[in-house]
Amino acid sequence: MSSADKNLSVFSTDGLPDISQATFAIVVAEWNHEITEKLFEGAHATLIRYGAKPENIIRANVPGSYELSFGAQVFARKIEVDAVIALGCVIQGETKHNDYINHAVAHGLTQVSLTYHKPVIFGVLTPNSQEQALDRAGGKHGNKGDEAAMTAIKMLSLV
Ligand SMILES: Nc1c(NC[C@H](O)[C@H](O)[C@H](O)CO)[nH]c(=O)[nH]c1=O
Ligand SMILES: CC(=O)[C@@H](O)COP(=O)(O)O
Repeated sequence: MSSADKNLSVFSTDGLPDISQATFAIVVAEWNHEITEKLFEGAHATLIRYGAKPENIIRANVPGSYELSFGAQVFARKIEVDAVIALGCVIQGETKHNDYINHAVAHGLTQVSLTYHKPVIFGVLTPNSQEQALDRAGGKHGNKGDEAAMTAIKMLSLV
């Protein structure tokens, strides 16, 4: 099922854990900031809506999505951080550069999550165009940031 067949901001909220004492780190790529800011707004709003405290949400920026893995590790190694959300948008260009970034960040975030035994959420859009990105950052297909935040919340019920 693709995002075009579902809305990224529509999900079950049954049985969510209490996150009133949880600390979330959100690492945001500055590349395509007009998109990634929308992802951050969606993620932050979702965490607050479902019980996180503003003071328990930490934000850090990195230059691009390729740096999200390192940014995630900076926070995942902190005992006080319960989950990390990585937000980025890698738009396909003329070359294969986007493929290398996407594979690197997907692998890197997984490594950080498994190494530090902590949820590290892949909130990275990999669209073919600016339009597809906007559609998934608060547009007709919802907001990937909402989905990433809800994924982090749900994963805390496993930890
Ligand atoms: N083209 C995009 C990039 N490129 C930059 C890389 O992420 C990285 O910062 C650079 O290669 C130096 O290591 N980043 C995005 O997040 N989105 C893009 O569309
Ligand atoms: C994903 C990217 O780095 C991209 O913006 C680079 O574009 P290009 O492949 O045309 O150099």
